[in-house]
Amino acid sequence: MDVKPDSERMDIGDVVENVDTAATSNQNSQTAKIGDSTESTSEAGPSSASASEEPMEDEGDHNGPIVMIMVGMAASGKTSLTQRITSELMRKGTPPYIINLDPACLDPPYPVNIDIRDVVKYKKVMEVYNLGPNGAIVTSLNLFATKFDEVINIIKQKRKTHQYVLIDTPGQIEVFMWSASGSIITESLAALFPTVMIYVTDLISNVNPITFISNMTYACSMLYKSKLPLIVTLNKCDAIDPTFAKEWITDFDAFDSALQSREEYTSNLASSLALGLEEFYNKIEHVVVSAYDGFGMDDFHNAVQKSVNEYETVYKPMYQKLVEEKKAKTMKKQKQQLGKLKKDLHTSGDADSCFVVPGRDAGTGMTLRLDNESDSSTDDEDANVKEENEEESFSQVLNKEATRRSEKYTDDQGQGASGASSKI
Ligand SMILES: Nc1nc2c(ncn2[C@@H]2O[C@H](COP(=O)(O)OP(=O)(O)OP(=O)(O)O)[C@@H](O)[C@H]2O)c(=O)[nH]1
Repeated sequence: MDVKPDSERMDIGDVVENVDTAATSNQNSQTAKIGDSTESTSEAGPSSASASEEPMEDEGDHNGPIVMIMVGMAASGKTSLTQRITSELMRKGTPPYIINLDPACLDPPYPVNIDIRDVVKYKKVMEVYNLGPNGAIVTSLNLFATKFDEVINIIKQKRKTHQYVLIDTPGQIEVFMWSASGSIITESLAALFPTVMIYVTDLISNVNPITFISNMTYACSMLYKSKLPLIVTLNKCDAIDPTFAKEWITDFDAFDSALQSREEYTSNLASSLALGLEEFYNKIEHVVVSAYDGFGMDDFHNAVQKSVNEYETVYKPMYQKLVEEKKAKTMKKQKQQLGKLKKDLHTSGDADSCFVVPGRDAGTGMTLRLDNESDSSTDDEDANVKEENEEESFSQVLNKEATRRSEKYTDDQGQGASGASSKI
């Protein structure tokens, strides 16, 4: 990303739409420089965002909703599959809660509950930072990630009413998967909810073995990067017989003979890659579907359920351990800082003489005066009320936009969409 010198940086409020009104009480975050927000996200660890601190207080409470994150190369069919899953779930009477994370998309063909476009002005990001389309998507996601703790809180409130959350991501897969904000978003979700990565890939382009092995390489790297269960979803089976792909995933020899018959320059490399990676990708869950006509959706839902079970038994304990480790690290750092501060106080003067009750060690054993106690509890209450108001107004803004979209969606779809609810 193009990082500007301080003087050229702009206020977050200039590009973050609605947050001015949504989070009126959080003046600091609105006026933070873009550098500040990207700095916090570029730390890349879950501990770098407030959203990621959240799970620590919520340990043990890992009930739904099930979160599906749709990722895949451009035009693989993420949006069409999201639409298909939505209509299937609505038919079953369990409409999903939908989040759009693509700031550059045109109107999605499904009712969106939370839309990044309601929060970040993508075109303004391009203009102000002089960025190209991909750079602006990364920056928009970074800006949105700074608000993701509020999204997490909203999802928590939906536990009783929604069994599923669908998240559509930008077509430029690397922008989401390999960006700091992508990590923050997936890790924040995975720490709290059963989360599954849906890797959508297009069967038509996979006919080329080189493209196939590129996709498998990508799927393996995402599995290890996200540390989440992943389903390779071979889409567009209405347009092409999927037998070849099913064979190639499970049988290296079948893939290798298809590769050798093409005599391409990169065949040797692809063959070595496949030999090395086969034992990884042939164990990944895979299903054949058509977003177009709904083929394979039962298999898809079974695979999701299997992945959720896997999350509960394998990934959840791992995430809890990660959260614990991060918590321990933070506490150790705080202890070190406190120790340093105490040392500084002692070397730079007689710290003890500054206390109301002399003889106390600086930084330890301090007793707060009773009149201060009542002040501080009032401050805490004020802060709580302020926080609640902030959350409420953020929700109100998202609600307003969701209602507007819902009306538009209903107008576009007529009676067919009458069951759609895009309220946050
Ligand atoms: N035949 C067929 N075409 C499909 C299917 N799913 C998607 N398409 C087509 O593939 C193209 C891309 O679909 P999208 O759903 O927009 O793909 P996407 O991955 O969301 O695209 P980006 O967000 O731009 O990366 C569109 O022309 C769709 O109509 C399918 O199951 N069968």
